[in-house]
Amino acid sequence: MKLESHADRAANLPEVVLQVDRLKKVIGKKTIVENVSFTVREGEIFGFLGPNGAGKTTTIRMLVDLIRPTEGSVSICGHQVNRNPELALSYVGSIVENPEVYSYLTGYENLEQFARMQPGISKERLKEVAALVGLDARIHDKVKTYSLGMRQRLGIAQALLGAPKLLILDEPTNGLDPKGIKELRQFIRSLADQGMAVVVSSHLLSEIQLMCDRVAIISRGKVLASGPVAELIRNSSSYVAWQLVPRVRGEEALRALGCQLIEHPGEVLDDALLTGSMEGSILTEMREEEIRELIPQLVKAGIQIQGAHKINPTLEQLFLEMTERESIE
Ligand SMILES: Nc1ncnc2c1ncn2[C@@H]1O[C@H](COP(=O)(O)OP(=O)(O)OP(=O)(O)O)[C@@H](O)[C@H]1O
Repeated sequence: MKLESHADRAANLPEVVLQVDRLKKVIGKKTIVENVSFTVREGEIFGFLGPNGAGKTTTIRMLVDLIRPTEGSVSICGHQVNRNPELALSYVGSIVENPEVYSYLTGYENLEQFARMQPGISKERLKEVAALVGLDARIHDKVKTYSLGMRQRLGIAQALLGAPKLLILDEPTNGLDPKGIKELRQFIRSLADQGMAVVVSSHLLSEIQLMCDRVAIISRGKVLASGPVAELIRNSSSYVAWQLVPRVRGEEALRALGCQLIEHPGEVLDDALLTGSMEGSILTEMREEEIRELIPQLVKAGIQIQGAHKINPTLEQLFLEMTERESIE
């Protein structure tokens, strides 16, 4: 730890808040999670992504000491969870599984109830967190009158009561509509901008792509890839779509060469939304080497190409491709 913090200071990196090192969990004879490592720093939103049953909740339970790892360690602000759980977890606010919210009480009464379990939380702080999650106008209404998004925010308000340095949210977008998801995304970003480290788990990739600075993709208990979203996408080699801009349209020649002409702007191909500028373009999926061979063939067939643009996959496509490849191997 010490060595790393010296190096970090030299590189001027924000402090490491969460360090997960080679976590493994075996239940009975089943290995649920294996060799899971990642680091989350101050001000960073980290996405833990994987399909249902991948091992996200099991990992998160280990982060907050709900279950013990079979191997590996978790440390929060430099304190190991298995050695000093109280101190390590004093830096954490979390929503793991369904947080307890009493719908017959008001939002404020719920916060009071929750604050009783954490010493030293003032009435001022209750008002502060209610305002922070944008519930101040409705905080004295009964929770049963709240929308799902408002309940979610009340859960986050509870998690924020102790002013944590690390916020852990397991599947925070579950059940939210697109507007609620957008609001949550902006809210989480504002927390990170104030220096909080945030871990969110999800099986919904498109939302996470917009929310996270870095992600780890987990499938069947193992991390398949991790890093900044843009970097993962840039380095992906297999799924590559290309947009070629022809001088003339030559439908038949194109069809013969396995290409497709984009007829309508806004056309959707494998979840990649094609923009208006693509109308009349040629769309094809192939590797860079293959594209280099294709262009002379098109020219030979009388179709001059003005430009070739790579269309990056979405995180969702990358993820599907990785997890499918893994299930075949
Ligand atoms: N106590 C347990 N005993 C046996 N198997 C378990 C136990 N807990 C989890 N599992 C199994 O481990 C795997 C991972 O579960 P986990 O809940 O961590 O996945 P997840 O990625 O959070 O998915 P989901 O979003 O569906 O909760 C699943 O196959 C699950 O059935």
